[in-house]
Amino acid sequence: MIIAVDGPAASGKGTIARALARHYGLPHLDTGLLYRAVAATVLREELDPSSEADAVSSCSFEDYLLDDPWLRTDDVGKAASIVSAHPLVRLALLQRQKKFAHQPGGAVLDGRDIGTVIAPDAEVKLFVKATPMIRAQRRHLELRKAGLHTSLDKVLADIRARDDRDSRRSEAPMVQAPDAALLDTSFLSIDAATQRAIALVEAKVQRRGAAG
Ligand SMILES: Nc1ncnc2c1ncn2[C@@H]1O[C@H](COP(=O)(O)OP(=O)(O)O)[C@@H](O)[C@H]1O
Ligand SMILES: Nc1ccn([C@@H]2O[C@H](COP(=O)(O)OP(=O)(O)O)[C@@H](O)[C@H]2O)c(=O)n1
Repeated sequence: MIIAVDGPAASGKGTIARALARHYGLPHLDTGLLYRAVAATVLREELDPSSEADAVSSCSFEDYLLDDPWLRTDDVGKAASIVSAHPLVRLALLQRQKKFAHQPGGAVLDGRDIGTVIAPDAEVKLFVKATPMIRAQRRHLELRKAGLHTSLDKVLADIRARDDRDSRRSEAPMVQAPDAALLDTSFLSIDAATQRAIALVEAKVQRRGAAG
């Protein structure tokens, strides 16, 4: 079973995707980390994220970079949303994601275009959302816990700018797939959001079973 979990920054899609992977015993891929790794390489080499050539030359990073905590910072997230708008960057990362999604036994992937581009054939698609302010509060807290101090206003502005860029780009924009179930986590605890996600998966599996 392929489970596609899409949604904007700090909506809780990664938390839900990891919980679903645990629950169903499936491997999980956080696809945002791939774009963050490209962005981190661009920044480290002092290249320009808005140059497609610079970004493409940064797509063959070493896998150990994916574990670098620096990738989780807002600066890298912002650069990730700039490099991810380049069609050739998306193309360079496409096969890796498709291969992960279509491995025997299935997988859970989270990102922006999993249900629309990477695995349009996914058995289950969730689109996770929450209000911009709630997402900013969550990300602000997460950054503080990691020892990164920044203002809530800046985090909110960054989230809004990223939403805008991610949903307006021409290549694989962030959009809810027509067959995705919407999960608004604004007023749900992590536990409640996870339970709701499992219930949505179960409902989808039962509907598919009934349809034969
Ligand atoms: N329903 C929730 N209620 C409160 N905090 C949450 C909830 N879901 C996720 N979080 C927290 O918000 C932050 C961002 O969640 P994450 O799953 O990484 O979001 P995303 O993958 O969409 O960027 C994390 O610190 C996470 O623990
Ligand atoms: N499948 C994906 C995943 C991420 N991205 C881009 O990568 C950036 C960082 O993604 P992320 O999922 O790590 O960001 P958060 O939602 O965790 O803040 C996003 O803002 C998108 O621009 C994408 O274009 N497609």
